[in-house]
Amino acid sequence: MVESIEITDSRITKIFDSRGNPAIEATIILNYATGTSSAPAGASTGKTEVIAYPKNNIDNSVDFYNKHVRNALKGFNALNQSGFDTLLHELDGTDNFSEMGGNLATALSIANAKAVSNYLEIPLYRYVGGLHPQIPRPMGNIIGGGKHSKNGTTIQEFLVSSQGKTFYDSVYYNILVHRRVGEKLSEKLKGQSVGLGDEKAWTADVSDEEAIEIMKEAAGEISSENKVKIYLGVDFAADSFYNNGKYDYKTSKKTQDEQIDYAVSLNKEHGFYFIEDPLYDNDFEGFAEITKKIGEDSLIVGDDLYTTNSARIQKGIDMKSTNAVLIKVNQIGTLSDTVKSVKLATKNSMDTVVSHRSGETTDDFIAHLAVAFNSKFIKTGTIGGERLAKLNEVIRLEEDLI
Ligand SMILES: O=C(O)[C@@H](CO)OP(=O)(O)O
Ligand SMILES: [Mg+2]
Repeated sequence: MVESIEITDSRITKIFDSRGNPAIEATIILNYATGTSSAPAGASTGKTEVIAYPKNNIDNSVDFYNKHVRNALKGFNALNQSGFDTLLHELDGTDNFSEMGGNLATALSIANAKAVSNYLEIPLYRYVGGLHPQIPRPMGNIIGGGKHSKNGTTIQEFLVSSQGKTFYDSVYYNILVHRRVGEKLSEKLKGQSVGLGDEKAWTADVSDEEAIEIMKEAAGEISSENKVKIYLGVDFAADSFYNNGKYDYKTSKKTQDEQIDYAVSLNKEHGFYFIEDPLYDNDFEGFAEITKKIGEDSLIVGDDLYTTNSARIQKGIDMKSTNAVLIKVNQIGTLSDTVKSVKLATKNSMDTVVSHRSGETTDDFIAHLAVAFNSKFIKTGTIGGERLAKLNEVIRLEEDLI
């Protein structure tokens, strides 16, 4: 049994993410093994997330690393992941990583786990998650707007999840829906351009209702042509259009009651199964009302509501706010904090959905996280290299597990 693996050194590099913004990549160096990871970036960030970069400037994280982190990590036992993550908290000294930057912490924390899994030659999902890995279902973004594009829908994401026989099949059918929706949008908007948003979902000048109809129609066609069940989903990211107590759609405003009715109708009238962030990010009671009404036959998912923060998830458990939690490592800053949140949710019979961010790198760690902790879905787009990096990794893991 190996008891200690000393960190000999580490390094960080500024790279670029899928939006062309600078991102942090960290490498942990052991004797004869290394681990490298890079952190993504949100656009519709939750107010209770840790701070991505001090004063919104990546160079402050680079300076902090050079002054305070690099030497402190030398000689540390990489096998002690929770000690490593505690050390990151101590070096930062705040409760939201505002000195170090949560993205530096995230990249270092995951890089350390990758280095150890490489050293021990244990698959990453087994090293972080134990004995009962399971393949999730892909939840793919088909039409988008909100903060992920300039002229799209008010609702941030219209999603599908195909239930193929294998993960590969499910990804393939999601891609077919994406393709069919692209054709339908071009037909409908003859002469106008149809583009792709940050997550490579289609974005066009259509209303939310038109987007619902087009996606439903396309998913229905692909479903019957291929005899495959396709679930529909939506991420309102409602906090990003909540102003002065109302939900501000382009042509109308909705009160809390009307917004709740709208979310419920997506399930009751249109058969949507997956409903994320239907209300602003502190309305624990409103979420509970929706969960009470449709939680039996749909997944009500908290993202900005919880920000992968175990104290907020506990509040949601106490108030029966949702039956599912979205998980993003860089909302909370370390692997140990993420695992704590996942375990809390799972212990309380909440499903977990591991998610990408709108600004991504090609890091594929979330594939391992989703498999390790039996997440119901992995939400990471439909097409685009940085999205497929994760989906293709799950395809490989599925082959390993068969
Ligand atoms: O709201 C979300 O779920 C995410 C990912 O789709 O968006 P962002 O990374 O911009 O927070
Ligand atoms: Mg979200």
